[in-house]
Amino acid sequence: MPADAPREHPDEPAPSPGSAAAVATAPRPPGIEVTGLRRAFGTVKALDGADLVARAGAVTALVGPNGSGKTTLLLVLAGLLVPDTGQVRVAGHDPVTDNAAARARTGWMPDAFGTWDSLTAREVLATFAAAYRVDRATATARIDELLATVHLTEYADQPAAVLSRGQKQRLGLARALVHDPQVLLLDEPASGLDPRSRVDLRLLLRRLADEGRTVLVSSHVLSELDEMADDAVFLSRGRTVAGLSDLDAATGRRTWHLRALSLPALTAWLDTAGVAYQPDDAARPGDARPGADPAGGVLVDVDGEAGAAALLRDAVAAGVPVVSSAPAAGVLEQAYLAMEEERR
Ligand SMILES: Nc1ncnc2c1ncn2[C@@H]1O[C@H](COP(=O)(O)OP(=O)(O)OP(=O)(O)O)[C@@H](O)[C@H]1O
Repeated sequence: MPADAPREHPDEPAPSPGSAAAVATAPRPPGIEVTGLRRAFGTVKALDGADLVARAGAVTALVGPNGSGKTTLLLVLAGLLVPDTGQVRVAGHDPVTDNAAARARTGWMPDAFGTWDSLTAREVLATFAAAYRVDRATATARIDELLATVHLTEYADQPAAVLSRGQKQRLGLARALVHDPQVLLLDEPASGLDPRSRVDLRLLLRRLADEGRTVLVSSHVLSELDEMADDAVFLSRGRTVAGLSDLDAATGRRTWHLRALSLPALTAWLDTAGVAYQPDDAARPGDARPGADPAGGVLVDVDGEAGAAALLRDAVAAGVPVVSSAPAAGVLEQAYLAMEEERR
């Protein structure tokens, strides 16, 4: 949050910065608010009445099939594309009418990050810092810090041409953060990243959100979004078709995978208990340990975690040798597939 953010009660003494009281009383900065956004390219309605709210202090996933309008929406939020109609507020500013103020508070990481190949990684970041009018001393310190954060310190003075795709992607992330933005917009940020860098990205986005920033991230890799997102917005054909808030607490009906040492014992009990199930053909574990069941487990629909806990308790009480019970897929993936199913 900027140091000059207004307090709700200016007459109260200001708590010392960084204290628990400061954190508790600090007003939440505005995040992103979009209402009725439309943008056409010729006859193609890329956005056709999209709505979205992304809270400050949270990571929001932007999910949708190819061509559903995610990039178009992010470009509008980044102040790089003018919508036909609709209301947009990014960190409290309209990127159309108040473009400079909105962009000063917004970090943008496109899905494909072009660099000037003859500039070094450090020079690329310095150029963007200067464009955002970050003073030189601040920029120098921040660039060093960001290069370390994205593990590019050893490439700091190498021309960007030598960077691999994943390294360029990480430089793109550093670039998006160079002016210490309040809002971060990331289009497919994990593409091209190796597993370690994906974990680092997830941890970094969590830290940025915990600092009070608004993080909006699009990706096709739903399992990855599941691990990092607090909320989700689903787009289809340029429209918002669903929103999920607080994914960790999502309690809807979900499919769980159950596995026992003896599959016949498990299915016999499920039959007796009147619980519908189907074989989990996708999960044949090939587990060669003695007593392990090479045929995998079953899939059962349960009502949230409470339903899964009750099912496990009853199975164990009935003497079924259950060895694992876990969601068959993440919340986002299941919500997405259910949504697609409905739209068929
Ligand atoms: N500059 C453009 N000119 C013409 N059509 C465009 C342009 N940009 C986007 N579109 C069209 O708008 C629609 C939405 O595209 P957009 O790139 O926003 O989707 P997306 O959800 O980001 O897709 P993907 O997941 O494949 O990246 C698509 O039908 C696309 O062809």
